[in-house]
Amino acid sequence: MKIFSKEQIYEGDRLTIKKQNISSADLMERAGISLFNWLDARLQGAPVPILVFCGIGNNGGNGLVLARHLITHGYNVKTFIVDFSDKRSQDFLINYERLKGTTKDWPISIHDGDDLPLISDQDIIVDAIFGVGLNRPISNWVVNLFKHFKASKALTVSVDIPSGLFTDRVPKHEDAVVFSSLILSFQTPKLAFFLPETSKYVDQWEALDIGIDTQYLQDTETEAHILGKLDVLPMYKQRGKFSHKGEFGHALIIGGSYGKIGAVQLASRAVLASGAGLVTAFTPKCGYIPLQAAFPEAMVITDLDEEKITNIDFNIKPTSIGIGVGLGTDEKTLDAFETFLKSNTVPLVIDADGLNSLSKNNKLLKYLKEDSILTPHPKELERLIGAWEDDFDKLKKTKAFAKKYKVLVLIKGANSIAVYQDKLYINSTGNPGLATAGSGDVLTGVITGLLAQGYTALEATCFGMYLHGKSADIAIEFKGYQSLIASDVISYLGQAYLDLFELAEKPSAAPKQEPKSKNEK
Ligand SMILES: NC(=O)C1=CN([C@@H]2O[C@H](COP(=O)(O)OP(=O)(O)OC[C@H]3O[C@@H](n4cnc5c(N)ncnc54)[C@H](O)[C@@H]3O)[C@@H](O)[C@H]2O)[C@H](O)CC1
Ligand SMILES: [K+]
Repeated sequence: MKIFSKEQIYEGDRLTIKKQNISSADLMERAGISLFNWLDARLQGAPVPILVFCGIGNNGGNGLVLARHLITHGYNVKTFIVDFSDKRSQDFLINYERLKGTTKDWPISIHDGDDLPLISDQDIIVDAIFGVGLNRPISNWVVNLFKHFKASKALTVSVDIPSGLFTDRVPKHEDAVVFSSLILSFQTPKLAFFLPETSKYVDQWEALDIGIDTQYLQDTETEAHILGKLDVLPMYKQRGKFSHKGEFGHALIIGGSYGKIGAVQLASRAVLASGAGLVTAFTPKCGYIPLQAAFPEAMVITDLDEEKITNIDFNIKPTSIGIGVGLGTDEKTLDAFETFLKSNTVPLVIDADGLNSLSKNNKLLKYLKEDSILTPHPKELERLIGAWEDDFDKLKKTKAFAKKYKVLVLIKGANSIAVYQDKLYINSTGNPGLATAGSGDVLTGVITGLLAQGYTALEATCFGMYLHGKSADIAIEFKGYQSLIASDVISYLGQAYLDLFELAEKPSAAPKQEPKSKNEK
C-alpha cells in the first residue's frame, strides 16, 4: 500500500475535486461520512458521550461533518471548536453553519484561558484539531488541552492524523501531540505512523476510502510503501511439480566465533526453512561439531583457526552469502572480511559484526557488490552513517548512503524499513516478541535463503522481513510475547508461507503491541 506525502495528498484532493466535478465541501462531506460510517458500524447507536474537538482548518471541518451526522443519527454528541486562530477555512465555515442549522447544541468555542471541558474515562474523544496542515509549534494552551485528553484516559479517535504530529519532522515535545487510540486516516496511512519516534502516538490505524481519483492513486509514485500481504504475495515464487533441490540455490552463511556458533546455526536453519535447497556454514573450527550434531541438514566448512575466522576460503559455488552473524571483530577476522569483500561476486547479506567491520573501516564500502543487503539495527546504522537529528533525517541520510554505495539498507525495528534507491518499504508484520536474542540472525538467514532462490535483493528483503514478522505473529499465539525465542521464528516460517494464501487482508495495524491495560496510555 502506498504512503502518500502531504503534498501528494493535497494534490489528490485537488485533482479529485476537478475530475469528479465536485466542490471541496462535497469532498469534505464524503470524508466526514466515511468517518461517521466507520464509527456508526461499531457503536451501533450506543449512547456513549462523544466529544468532538474541531480545529479551524479542514481537519476541523471533517470533525464538524462527523458531529452533524452523529447528531442526526441520535448520538450523544458535544462539539467544541478549538479556537487557535481566526483564519477559519472556507469549508470549515460552511460546515459550521450546517451544524448550527442541525442542532440547538451549537459548538462550544474554547479559547486560551478558558476552563477545559470535563472529560470522563467512558467518553469518546474525537480529535479533529490539526490534520496534515500543521506547520508550526502549537500554542501552550492547546498543548494543555492535549494533556487533558491524555489524563482523561478516554478512548481517543484521531481524524486523519493525531493532532500535533507533523508529516515530515518529529515534534519537539511529547505533550504537544495527541495520543491516539485509533486513527481514521483518509485514503492512506502517513509515514509518521511507522517511525520509532512518532509511532508511540499511534495505537491502531485504519485507512478510510474517501473516493480519491483511482487513476491518481494508481499512477502516483510514492516514496514510501507499507508492505502487507497483498504487496508481498506477487513476489512469491511457486514450486514446479518436478523441481529439485538444485533449483533452489545454495546459500553460504559465514560467521561465528568461540561462544557464538549458535548465531550461525540459527541463520543456517532459517536459510533452509525459507526454502533454499542447500546451506553451507563457514565457521571457525569450534563450530564443526555443534553444527554437524545439532543441524544435520547443513554442510560445514571450517577455518583453520579454532576460535575465529581468519581466512575465508571455500571451494563451493554458493548462489548467495550471508556474512557477519556471531563473527566478532578480531583483527585477523577483519582482514579476512576485507579480503573476502574485495573478491566476492555473489549476492550478499551483511549483518551484525560484518556491519561493525564496515563501520570500523569504511574504505571497504566501495568493495560492496551492487545490491548488497545491509541489515543494521539502529545502533549499527548510526555507526555506519553517523548521527541523525530525528527519524525523518535518519531516513534521508540512509537513502543518501544507500544510493552512494548502491546497496539496500534494512533498518531493523518495530516496523523494519528497507531503504533502496529512492524508496522506503515498511514492514507491517512482527511484534515485541521479536526483541529476543538471535531474531536478527534468523532474519539474515531468511533473506539469504530467498536470495539463494533467485529473489532479487529488494524482493528477498521485503518478502523476508514480512515472513519473519508474520512467523513471529503466528508464533506468539502459542508462545506468548515473553517466551518466543528465535528458534520459534524458524519453526513457524512454514505457517507464515501458508498464511500467504489465507484470505488476504490489508495491513492492519501500527507496530503490534501487547494489549494495553485499561488505565495505561
Ligand atoms: N478537501 C477537503 O475537504 C479534504 C480535507 N481533508 C482534511 O484536511 C486536512 C488538512 O486541512 P488543512 O486545512 O490544510 O489543515 P489543518 O486542518 O491540518 O490545519 C489547520 C490550519 O491551521 C494552520 N496551522 C498549522 N499549524 C498551526 C499551529 N501550530 N498553530 C496555529 N495554526 C496552525 C494551518 O495553516 C491550517 O490552515 C487533512 O488532514 C484532512 O483532515 C482530507 O484530506 C479530505 C479532503
Ligand atoms: K487530527
